[in-house]
Amino acid sequence: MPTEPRLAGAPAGAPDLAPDGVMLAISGLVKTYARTGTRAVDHLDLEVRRGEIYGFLGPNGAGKTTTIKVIVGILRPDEGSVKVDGMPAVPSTPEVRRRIGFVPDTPELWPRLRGYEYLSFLADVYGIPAEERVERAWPLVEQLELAEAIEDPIASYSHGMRQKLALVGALMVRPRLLVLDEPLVGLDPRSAYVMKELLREHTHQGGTVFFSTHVLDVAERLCDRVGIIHHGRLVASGTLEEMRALHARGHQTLEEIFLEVTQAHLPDSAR
Ligand SMILES: Nc1ncnc2c1ncn2[C@@H]1O[C@H](COP(=O)(O)OP(=O)(O)OP(=O)(O)O)[C@@H](O)[C@H]1O
Repeated sequence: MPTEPRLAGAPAGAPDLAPDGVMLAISGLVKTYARTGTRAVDHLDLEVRRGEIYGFLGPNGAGKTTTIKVIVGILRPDEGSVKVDGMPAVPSTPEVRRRIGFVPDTPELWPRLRGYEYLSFLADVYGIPAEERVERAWPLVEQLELAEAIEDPIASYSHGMRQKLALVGALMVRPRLLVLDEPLVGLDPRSAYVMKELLREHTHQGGTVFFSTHVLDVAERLCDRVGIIHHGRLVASGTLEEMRALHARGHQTLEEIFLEVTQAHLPDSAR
């Protein structure tokens, strides 16, 4: 029997810092790229509760990746606050980063490392005990059909294989908050199915999932709640039922609501 909690994104026995059940809280977030003057995120407010799968939707250039990069500590915002598990995530500290697992849209894994070497390196960084590493990683490697390639250099991996290896790494550390940027792009249908199952399983184990996607029917089927970002602002958020009640005028699908909400926020001249 395992003696430690299933989620080890914080030291064993560490209390939850967010007793209100909010795992991710973003408030008044602003990010402008100085070089171009583009305001990518414009006073964004958003909350994700523990145990939820939250889908972060929006058209191209809406600000999804920028928001995600702030959450995981890659970018510093100009204004606003981000809390993960009740802990300030800006500036990013090792303590908060331990709670977050991240799968970027194009994982830049070290190409000269072999798949298992990458996982070993991550296990070293996160202090996963040697005797637990195989037990944690191997079932994920098998489910995502990476077993045959695990001894090959990452340079030989396809985009989808890199994404899957990044997911194994992120899940292996058992983060409290798993953040994924467009996780389904480039995956074959079977891998996409397994990935969705793993995300669901992660929430059953007490974790929380926040992911961006363009695939609206996946968001519709998988997410407990979704938020739609447009021009850097959250223009709609809630369960599908709530979105239907608030935004739909006879619309039924998330796609129709998405089009309605984002169209409503286009400048008049562009409609
Ligand atoms: N490094 C950067 N320098 C300048 N502008 C940027 C940079 N990265 C993104 N932007 C701009 O910021 C805005 C938001 O981009 P972001 O990548 O966050 O959107 P997104 O919703 O993830 O888009 P997509 O769905 O196309 O990936 C866009 O106008 C984009 O052109």
